[in-house]
Amino acid sequence: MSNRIYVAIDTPDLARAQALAQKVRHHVGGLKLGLEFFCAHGATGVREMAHIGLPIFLDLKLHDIPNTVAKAVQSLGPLAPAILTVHASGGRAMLEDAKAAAPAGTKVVAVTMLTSLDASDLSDTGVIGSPADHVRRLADLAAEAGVDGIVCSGEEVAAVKKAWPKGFFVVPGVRPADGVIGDQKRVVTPRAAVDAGASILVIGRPITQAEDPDAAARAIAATL
Ligand SMILES: O=c1ccn([C@@H]2O[C@H](COP(=O)(O)O)[C@@H](O)[C@H]2O)c(=O)[nH]1
Repeated sequence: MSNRIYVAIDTPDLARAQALAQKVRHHVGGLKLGLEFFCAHGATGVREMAHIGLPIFLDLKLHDIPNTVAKAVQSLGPLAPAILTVHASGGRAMLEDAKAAAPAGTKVVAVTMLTSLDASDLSDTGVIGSPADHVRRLADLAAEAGVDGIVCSGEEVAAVKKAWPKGFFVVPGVRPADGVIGDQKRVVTPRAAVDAGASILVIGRPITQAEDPDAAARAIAATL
Protein backbone atom coordinates (compact mmCIF):
# COMPACT_ATOMS: atom_id res chain seq x y z
CA MET A 1 0.00 0.00 0.00
CA SER A 2 1.14 3.61 -0.59
CA ASN A 3 2.40 5.71 2.29
CA ARG A 4 -0.15 5.63 5.13
CA ILE A 5 1.15 8.70 6.93
CA TYR A 6 -0.99 11.83 6.85
CA VAL A 7 1.02 14.63 8.39
CA ALA A 8 -1.01 16.97 10.62
CA ILE A 9 -0.12 20.48 9.48
CA ASP A 10 -1.23 22.26 12.64
CA THR A 11 -0.28 25.91 12.25
CA PRO A 12 -2.18 29.12 11.51
CA ASP A 13 0.78 30.32 9.39
CA LEU A 14 0.17 29.58 5.69
CA ALA A 15 3.78 30.06 4.63
CA ARG A 16 4.97 27.70 7.37
CA ALA A 17 2.29 25.15 6.43
CA GLN A 18 3.38 25.24 2.79
CA ALA A 19 7.07 25.02 3.69
CA LEU A 20 6.46 22.04 6.01
CA ALA A 21 4.37 20.23 3.43
CA GLN A 22 6.99 20.80 0.72
CA LYS A 23 9.71 19.44 3.03
CA VAL A 24 7.95 16.18 3.85
CA ARG A 25 5.94 15.57 0.67
CA HIS A 26 8.07 12.65 -0.54
CA HIS A 27 7.73 10.71 2.72
CA VAL A 28 4.04 11.13 3.57
CA GLY A 29 0.86 10.02 1.84
CA GLY A 30 -1.29 13.08 2.53
CA LEU A 31 -1.79 16.37 4.36
CA LYS A 32 -4.17 16.70 7.28
CA LEU A 33 -5.54 20.21 7.81
CA GLY A 34 -7.43 20.84 11.04
CA LEU A 35 -9.16 23.60 12.92
CA GLU A 36 -6.03 25.64 13.61
CA PHE A 37 -5.29 25.97 9.90
CA PHE A 38 -8.90 26.17 8.65
CA CYS A 39 -9.98 28.86 11.12
CA ALA A 40 -7.09 31.01 9.92
CA HIS A 41 -7.28 30.40 6.16
CA GLY A 42 -10.56 28.69 5.27
CA ALA A 43 -11.22 27.30 1.80
CA THR A 44 -8.63 29.55 0.15
CA GLY A 45 -5.90 28.12 2.35
CA VAL A 46 -7.04 24.56 1.62
CA ARG A 47 -6.82 25.26 -2.14
CA GLU A 48 -3.30 26.64 -1.67
CA MET A 49 -2.25 23.47 0.16
CA ALA A 50 -3.89 21.26 -2.47
CA HIS A 51 -1.46 22.68 -5.05
CA ILE A 52 1.26 20.65 -3.36
CA GLY A 53 -0.32 17.62 -4.98
CA LEU A 54 -1.05 15.34 -2.01
CA PRO A 55 -4.51 14.16 -0.90
CA ILE A 56 -6.12 16.53 1.61
CA PHE A 57 -7.71 15.30 4.84
CA LEU A 58 -9.98 18.02 6.25
CA ASP A 59 -10.20 17.30 9.96
CA LEU A 60 -12.94 19.72 10.96
CA LYS A 61 -14.75 17.31 13.33
CA LEU A 62 -18.18 18.66 12.41
CA HIS A 63 -20.76 18.25 15.17
CA ASP A 64 -24.17 19.93 15.02
CA ILE A 65 -27.77 19.17 14.10
CA PRO A 66 -28.14 17.08 10.92
CA ASN A 67 -29.27 19.96 8.68
CA THR A 68 -26.37 22.20 9.72
CA VAL A 69 -23.75 19.49 9.29
CA ALA A 70 -25.16 18.45 5.91
CA LYS A 71 -25.06 22.08 4.69
CA ALA A 72 -21.51 22.48 5.98
CA VAL A 73 -20.44 19.30 4.16
CA GLN A 74 -22.11 20.63 1.00
CA SER A 75 -20.21 23.91 1.34
CA LEU A 76 -16.94 21.98 1.60
CA GLY A 77 -17.79 19.85 -1.45
CA PRO A 78 -15.94 22.01 -4.03
CA LEU A 79 -12.71 21.39 -2.08
CA ALA A 80 -13.15 17.65 -2.75
CA PRO A 81 -11.21 16.51 0.31
CA ALA A 82 -10.07 12.89 0.29
CA ILE A 83 -11.23 12.54 3.91
CA LEU A 84 -13.54 14.63 6.11
CA THR A 85 -14.33 14.15 9.80
CA VAL A 86 -17.57 14.51 11.76
CA HIS A 87 -18.22 13.51 15.38
CA ALA A 88 -19.89 10.12 15.82
CA SER A 89 -21.68 11.42 18.93
CA GLY A 90 -23.69 13.74 16.64
CA GLY A 91 -25.91 10.70 16.16
CA ARG A 92 -27.27 8.48 13.41
CA ALA A 93 -29.22 11.09 11.41
CA MET A 94 -26.30 13.52 11.44
CA LEU A 95 -23.93 10.80 10.20
CA GLU A 96 -26.34 9.68 7.47
CA ASP A 97 -26.92 13.24 6.28
CA ALA A 98 -23.20 14.07 6.33
CA LYS A 99 -22.43 11.06 4.15
CA ALA A 100 -25.29 11.86 1.76
CA ALA A 101 -24.04 15.45 1.37
CA ALA A 102 -20.41 14.53 0.71
CA PRO A 103 -18.92 14.21 -2.79
CA ALA A 104 -18.61 10.61 -3.99
CA GLY A 105 -14.81 10.69 -3.70
CA THR A 106 -14.73 11.93 -0.10
CA LYS A 107 -14.46 9.45 2.76
CA VAL A 108 -16.56 10.61 5.70
CA VAL A 109 -15.07 9.30 8.95
CA ALA A 110 -16.58 9.61 12.41
CA VAL A 111 -14.48 10.62 15.41
CA THR A 112 -15.26 8.25 18.28
CA MET A 113 -13.23 9.12 21.41
CA LEU A 114 -10.44 11.69 21.10
CA THR A 115 -6.99 10.21 21.66
CA SER A 116 -6.31 12.98 24.20
CA LEU A 117 -8.85 11.34 26.57
CA ASP A 118 -8.50 8.34 28.87
CA ALA A 119 -10.91 6.29 30.98
CA SER A 120 -11.03 8.91 33.70
CA ASP A 121 -11.88 11.72 31.23
CA LEU A 122 -14.60 9.52 29.77
CA SER A 123 -16.13 8.98 33.16
CA ASP A 124 -15.99 12.77 33.80
CA THR A 125 -18.27 13.21 30.78
CA GLY A 126 -20.80 10.81 32.30
CA VAL A 127 -20.10 7.87 30.02
CA ILE A 128 -20.15 4.48 31.77
CA GLY A 129 -17.70 1.83 30.54
CA SER A 130 -14.19 1.59 29.14
CA PRO A 131 -12.77 3.51 26.17
CA ALA A 132 -12.85 0.21 24.24
CA ASP A 133 -16.61 -0.19 24.91
CA HIS A 134 -17.32 3.43 24.04
CA VAL A 135 -15.36 3.31 20.78
CA ARG A 136 -17.01 0.02 19.83
CA ARG A 137 -20.52 1.43 20.42
CA LEU A 138 -19.81 4.52 18.32
CA ALA A 139 -18.12 2.43 15.61
CA ASP A 140 -21.24 0.25 15.36
CA LEU A 141 -23.37 3.40 15.02
CA ALA A 142 -21.05 4.82 12.35
CA ALA A 143 -21.12 1.58 10.35
CA GLU A 144 -24.92 1.39 10.56
CA ALA A 145 -25.22 5.02 9.44
CA GLY A 146 -23.21 4.27 6.31
CA VAL A 147 -20.14 6.45 6.78
CA ASP A 148 -16.79 5.14 5.55
CA GLY A 149 -14.96 4.62 8.81
CA ILE A 150 -13.93 6.01 12.15
CA VAL A 151 -11.16 7.82 13.98
CA CYS A 152 -9.97 5.93 17.07
CA SER A 153 -6.72 5.19 18.87
CA GLY A 154 -4.40 2.34 18.02
CA GLU A 155 -5.56 0.65 21.23
CA GLU A 156 -9.06 0.03 19.86
CA VAL A 157 -8.55 -0.45 16.14
CA ALA A 158 -7.99 -4.23 16.09
CA ALA A 159 -11.22 -5.02 17.94
CA VAL A 160 -13.30 -2.63 15.86
CA LYS A 161 -11.82 -3.88 12.60
CA LYS A 162 -12.89 -7.42 13.48
CA ALA A 163 -16.51 -6.27 13.56
CA TRP A 164 -16.13 -3.93 10.53
CA PRO A 165 -13.51 -5.46 8.23
CA LYS A 166 -14.28 -3.06 5.36
CA GLY A 167 -14.14 0.06 7.54
CA PHE A 168 -11.57 2.81 7.02
CA PHE A 169 -9.63 3.33 10.24
CA VAL A 170 -7.86 6.61 10.96
CA VAL A 171 -5.44 6.47 13.88
CA PRO A 172 -3.99 9.63 15.49
CA GLY A 173 -2.17 9.62 18.85
CA VAL A 174 0.81 7.99 17.16
CA ARG A 175 4.27 8.36 18.65
CA PRO A 176 7.65 6.79 17.84
CA ALA A 177 8.90 4.72 20.81
CA ASP A 178 11.06 7.59 22.10
CA GLY A 179 8.60 10.35 21.12
CA VAL A 180 7.25 13.14 23.30
CA ILE A 181 3.64 12.26 24.16
CA GLY A 182 2.39 15.78 24.97
CA ASP A 183 -1.39 16.05 25.39
CA GLN A 184 -2.15 12.62 23.89
CA LYS A 185 -3.25 9.85 26.28
CA ARG A 186 -4.11 6.78 24.18
CA VAL A 187 -0.88 6.41 22.25
CA VAL A 188 0.74 3.65 20.17
CA THR A 189 3.80 3.48 17.91
CA PRO A 190 3.37 3.81 14.14
CA ARG A 191 4.25 0.12 13.62
CA ALA A 192 1.80 -1.03 16.31
CA ALA A 193 -0.99 1.05 14.74
CA VAL A 194 -0.43 -0.48 11.31
CA ASP A 195 -0.14 -4.00 12.74
CA ALA A 196 -3.44 -3.47 14.57
CA GLY A 197 -5.19 -2.54 11.31
CA ALA A 198 -4.96 1.24 10.88
CA SER A 199 -5.79 2.34 7.33
CA ILE A 200 -3.90 5.60 7.80
CA LEU A 201 -1.89 7.21 10.58
CA VAL A 202 -2.20 10.87 11.54
CA ILE A 203 1.13 12.18 12.79
CA GLY A 204 1.76 15.80 13.65
CA ARG A 205 4.35 17.05 16.13
CA PRO A 206 6.75 14.08 15.89
CA ILE A 207 7.29 15.26 12.30
CA THR A 208 6.47 18.97 12.29
CA GLN A 209 8.39 19.85 15.47
CA ALA A 210 11.44 17.78 14.53
CA GLU A 211 14.64 19.61 13.69
CA ASP A 212 14.51 17.93 10.28
CA PRO A 213 10.84 17.14 9.46
CA ASP A 214 11.73 15.30 6.26
CA ALA A 215 14.18 13.02 8.09
CA ALA A 216 11.59 12.41 10.82
CA ALA A 217 8.90 11.47 8.29
CA ARG A 218 11.35 9.25 6.44
CA ALA A 219 12.42 7.49 9.65
CA ILE A 220 8.80 6.82 10.65
CA ALA A 221 7.89 5.61 7.15
CA ALA A 222 10.84 3.20 7.28
CA THR A 223 9.33 1.47 10.35
CA LEU A 224 6.08 0.64 8.56
O1 LIG B 1 -8.82 11.66 18.37
C1 LIG B 1 -8.14 12.48 17.72
C2 LIG B 1 -8.62 13.08 16.57
C3 LIG B 1 -7.81 13.94 15.88
N1 LIG B 1 -6.57 14.23 16.31
C4 LIG B 1 -5.75 15.17 15.50
O2 LIG B 1 -4.56 14.49 15.06
C5 LIG B 1 -3.45 15.34 15.16
C6 LIG B 1 -2.43 14.72 16.08
O3 LIG B 1 -1.31 15.57 16.21
P1 LIG B 1 -0.03 15.14 17.06
O4 LIG B 1 0.82 16.38 16.99
O5 LIG B 1 0.58 13.95 16.36
O6 LIG B 1 -0.48 14.82 18.44
C7 LIG B 1 -3.95 16.71 15.60
O7 LIG B 1 -4.12 17.50 14.45
C8 LIG B 1 -5.30 16.42 16.24
O8 LIG B 1 -6.21 17.47 16.03
C9 LIG B 1 -6.09 13.65 17.44
O9 LIG B 1 -4.95 13.89 17.88
N2 LIG B 1 -6.89 12.76 18.10
